[in-house]
Amino acid sequence: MALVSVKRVLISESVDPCCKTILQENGIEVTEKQQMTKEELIAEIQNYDGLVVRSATKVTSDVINAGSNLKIIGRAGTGVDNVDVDAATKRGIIVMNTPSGNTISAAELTCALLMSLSRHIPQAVMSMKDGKWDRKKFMGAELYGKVLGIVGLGRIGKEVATRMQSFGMTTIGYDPITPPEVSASWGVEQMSLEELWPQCDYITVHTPLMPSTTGLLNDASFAKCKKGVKVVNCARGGIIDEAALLRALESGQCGGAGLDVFVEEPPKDRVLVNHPNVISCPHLGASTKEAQARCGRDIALQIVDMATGKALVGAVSHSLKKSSGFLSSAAVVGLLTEGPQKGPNLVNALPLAAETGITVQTDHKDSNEREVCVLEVSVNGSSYTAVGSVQAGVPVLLELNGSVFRQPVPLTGHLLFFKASNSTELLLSVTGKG
Ligand SMILES: O=C(O)[C@H](O)COP(=O)(O)O
Repeated sequence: MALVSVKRVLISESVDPCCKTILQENGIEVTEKQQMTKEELIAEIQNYDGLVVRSATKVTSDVINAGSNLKIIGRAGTGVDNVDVDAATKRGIIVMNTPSGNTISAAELTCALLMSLSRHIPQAVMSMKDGKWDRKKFMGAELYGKVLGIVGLGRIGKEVATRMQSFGMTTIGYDPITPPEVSASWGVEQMSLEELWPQCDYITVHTPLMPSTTGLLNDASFAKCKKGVKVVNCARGGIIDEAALLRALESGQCGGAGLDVFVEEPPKDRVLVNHPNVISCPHLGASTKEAQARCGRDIALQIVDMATGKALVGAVSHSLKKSSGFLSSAAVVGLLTEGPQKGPNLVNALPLAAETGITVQTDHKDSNEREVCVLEVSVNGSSYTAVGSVQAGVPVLLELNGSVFRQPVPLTGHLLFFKASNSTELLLSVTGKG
């Protein structure tokens, strides 16, 4: 069964052609329009069920609210900070991304900037093109034996670490989620930021941009660093405070910066870009043929899988994330479908449930070497518990409110449950296929 019907998709940025091909092969009509103004997008968006973007299209609440038919926003890439995910979630629109497609490309660009910073390669290239042969000015330093601090030890941070270790760098890091023993297994010792700052010769950031990471490197943290520390940002503009970076560059506290991203893109204020110790790129982290092919293919396949009810992969919509999959949301959709709430679906189910006082808890357990799922729903002060599993590809019910079925009950067709007053056993009647 289709989760949502997707018939027309707008691709508003330069996404690999395989995205369009895959969508079309699956019966979806595709329109490609690049560099639309916000007004043009608002005027057009009502004609589409789906929108595919990269980072340049700002999918604000105005755009989302104008998309009266919009059901899915697909981000061919990782960062969804250009999409108002809360506004989309409230309107029941699924937001999904392709989080792994550009990992290697972003990591490789980070390494290239680290190497360029250590040997002043871009500056030397410019000087050569200027007709010069300046062998003194571009004296560098080896990466070998230096300390690289990696803030954010997710997919990209890990790939940067293992590559730079091959240059003989010591890699230390910080991440609030990745367990220290996990990062230790790929050679990164974790520590607090307070301990990390003073040890680093180079710092690279690989976090999303959110309140806790905005201005992570600021005047106070630069002051705790070694004099001449070099920094790289291939993640999001603003993680390194741009004004603080400029001050640190001017005082010599920061010896150089490699920037692929900016708070404003393209940056109108070119003071950082023009600084002699800054090397910069126009947000090229994911701009490789390979990364674009992966992201284009992944987002198209994810949209098709969602539209055909096969799978929901890469959803970042807030309610889906919190529900650890479909289960809580699906249960609430079932409960609310007959109620007064308008259009409950997998995306808006949990906010709607919260409004009506329904609470849902899920748990996964291994029982008799079989994975089971426990669902507890509380409505108007009464609690209901169901334990289910999937056997040979068929979802089955094992227990209801503490009573165990003699046989697993396949969850197909219409089922009527009743309980004899003097029995603890649940009885089941199958009343035809639904
Ligand atoms: O978040 C991302 O995936 C990267 O920053 C790349 O963005 P882009 O798809 O706009 O190049």
